[in-house]
Amino acid sequence: MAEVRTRSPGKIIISGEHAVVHGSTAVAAAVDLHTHVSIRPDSPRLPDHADGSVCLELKDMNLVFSWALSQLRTSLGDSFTVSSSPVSCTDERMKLIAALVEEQSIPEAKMSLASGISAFLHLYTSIHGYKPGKVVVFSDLPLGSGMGSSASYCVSLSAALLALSNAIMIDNSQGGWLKLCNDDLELVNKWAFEGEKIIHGKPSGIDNTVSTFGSMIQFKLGEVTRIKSSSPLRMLITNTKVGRNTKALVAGVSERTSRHQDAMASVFSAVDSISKELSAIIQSAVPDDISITEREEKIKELMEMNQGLLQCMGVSHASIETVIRTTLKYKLASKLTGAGGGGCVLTLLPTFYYMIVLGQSSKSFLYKNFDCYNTNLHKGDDDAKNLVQVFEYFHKALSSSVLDKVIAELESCGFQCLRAEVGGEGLEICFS
Ligand SMILES: Nc1ncnc2c1ncn2[C@@H]1O[C@H](COP(=O)(O)OP(=O)(O)O)[C@@H](O)[C@H]1O
Ligand SMILES: C[C@@](O)(CCOP(=O)(O)O)CC(=O)O
Ligand SMILES: [Mg+2]
Repeated sequence: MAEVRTRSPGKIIISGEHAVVHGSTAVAAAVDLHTHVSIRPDSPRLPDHADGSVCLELKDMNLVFSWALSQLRTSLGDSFTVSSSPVSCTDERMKLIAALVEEQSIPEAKMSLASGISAFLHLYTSIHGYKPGKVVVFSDLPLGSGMGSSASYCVSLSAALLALSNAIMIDNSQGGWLKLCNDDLELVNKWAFEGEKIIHGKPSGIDNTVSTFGSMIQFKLGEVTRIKSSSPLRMLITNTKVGRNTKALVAGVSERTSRHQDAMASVFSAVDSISKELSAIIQSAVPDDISITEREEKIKELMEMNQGLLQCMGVSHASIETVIRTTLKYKLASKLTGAGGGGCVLTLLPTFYYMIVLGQSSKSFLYKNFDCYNTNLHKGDDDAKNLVQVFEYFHKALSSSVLDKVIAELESCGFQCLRAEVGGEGLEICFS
């Protein structure tokens, strides 16, 4: 095979980040923004790398790193593992890898990439051994923003390396983007978790799991339940562009936990209840429009409660609070997603926005909503004229588009709004 290509999605955590590291339930979903990896088995023979080399190109950053195979073998030792049994990077090996990364003189402003490059070296040499290869990585995801770029990077890398080493076999007769069987996905997921450990320190495993398997999941201590939303969940994602590091934030929550064990145990237990309730509501049947509104009101409230508890954990940030205040002016609820400390914020977009935009008017639906949104129209007025008035009220409100206004206001603060489809495919692979 000339080249293996992989792509795997980022994610949003709808509830339970951080607490999930401490054993609480969390709910997460894949988003249609991916990390792409391509691997070619050969790399150019550079003059000082006579026996071949391993080359890593980070396309978005315009950076290329390479290591002579002889140097890798000398530094890391001759033996490497069988790729079908994932291994953790020991402290001793981590030090050796860190020295190999240090030699590459990463620009000061991009030092946060060091952990990702270390994860690469661990995965490459453990899965593929000391064979030459050229790896190219690029991503649709903002890095270090809470959307799981680290996990999708590890998933795409692990899958491409396992395929190159024939540790996973895929029927390529169909061509195009292919899915893996469940056993192979499990293997990829375990390797990706080993990479994620190097980047996050103490990951829960939720990010690599949702990136590998896609869809929407409920996750607790490695136990995964796939969940299906009974009606579409729409979220606006706002990137505050405030940089932060997941490893440091996760460590900060652990330190707070050791200082206030009982209080934090209660916080984690409350998050567990919120995630379980959220998961049940997301899956519950919605027989009519009113039920959709009620369901969204509950989701909204649970997201607000989760945000309050994330504040208790010390992972909110002034920029996150600004997004929350701004969206609240439009009666929209927001919470941070991922590790917090900046990064991305989720805002639930109620279905009625879309119904109005689509021009669908259901009497009961409108009555329910004008009550929620405080118009001066009355619930008892059910003649056609009033109904048209109600509909026009919303139409006017939305034709100047509430959503556009929220986005404009958020962007005027220097934030960037992303719209992403939630709950899609996981890892895919392609051969050429
Ligand atoms: N496309 C990529 N190229 C290189 N490194 C990456 C890439 N994606 C993620 N990483 C690594 O993951 C780190 C970001 O992970 P993290 O702090 O967990 O944030 P998040 O997972 O929310 O994006 C980066 O600093 C880098 O080390
Ligand atoms: C904070 C945490 O719950 C999610 C981190 O996500 P991200 O790396 O910020 O995208 C950590 C974890 O679950 O491993
Ligand atoms: Mg991460």
